[in-house]
Amino acid sequence: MTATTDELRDPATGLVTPKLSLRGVGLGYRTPKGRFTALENVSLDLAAGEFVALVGPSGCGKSTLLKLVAGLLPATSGEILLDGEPAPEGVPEGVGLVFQSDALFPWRTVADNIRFPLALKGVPAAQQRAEVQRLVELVGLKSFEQSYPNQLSGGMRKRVGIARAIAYDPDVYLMDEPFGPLDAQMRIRLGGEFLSIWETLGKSVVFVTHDVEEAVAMADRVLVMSRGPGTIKEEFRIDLDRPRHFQEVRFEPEFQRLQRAIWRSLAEEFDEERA
Ligand SMILES: Nc1ncnc2c1ncn2[C@@H]1O[C@H](COP(=O)(O)OP(=O)(O)OP(=O)(O)O)[C@@H](O)[C@H]1O
Repeated sequence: MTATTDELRDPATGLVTPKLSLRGVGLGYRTPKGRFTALENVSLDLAAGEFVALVGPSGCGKSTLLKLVAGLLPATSGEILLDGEPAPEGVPEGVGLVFQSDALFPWRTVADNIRFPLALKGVPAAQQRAEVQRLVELVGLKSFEQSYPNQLSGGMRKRVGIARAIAYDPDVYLMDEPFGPLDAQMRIRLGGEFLSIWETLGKSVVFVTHDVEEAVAMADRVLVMSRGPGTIKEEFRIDLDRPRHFQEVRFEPEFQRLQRAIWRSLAEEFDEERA
């Protein structure tokens, strides 16, 4: 899965095949009480290089949706296409996951954690060293290369996780609350850093968050999911200029208008939950 936008364009029609498509996807979990429908009829297209944020009430199936795309769960209905082709069984090539938990190897140094996907891909040793050096600098961890995860702050561990994901170099980043347990200031800082890095990468992202402000600041589109069984109920296009300044963009009137509209859409779900 490495096709570029030009390769995905149909020369006859000029239409571009989405990088990722979900068509009427559903997922039922087997539970002791029977089947529990977590997702129902989810359809979405993600263009090459597009950043989509998913927001929705707790338990609406956001993580489940990422797990389906990552090949960790098979869909019960519908289909998932990558570059227009049915996704293979299992974890597809070119899809990278960044979870809320750091998922770092505690027995490996920062450098060795970042090196891991490079070694897995068979990158020659000298190139691995150079790439690790570049990534360590990119995420602001120079001089911490030889530290172990338990010697780092939560924010630093997130940076290692992001550097490791970039080392893997996926076409589609699936990010599940990647800045979840951090305090508000650190979220803004890391969000800003990731946004600047992403703007140079040109890769697609599906970003799950509870933070509407974070979603609007980063995404090209914000998709609001309904409470379970989850489906996509509303889409908001975020036409704010790029490159965006994560901190400053929040004060623009258009940003605040979008944030309010998304909150209203979400509030309907919470109200129904209470009814
Ligand atoms: N392995 C499982 N077996 C049965 N039910 C599950 C399983 N995993 C998740 N669920 C249920 O599926 C629904 C969706 O879960 P999921 O974790 O995808 O939601 P979410 O939107 O990511 O939630 P949150 O925002 O709280 O992280 C929830 O009701 C959850 O209880």
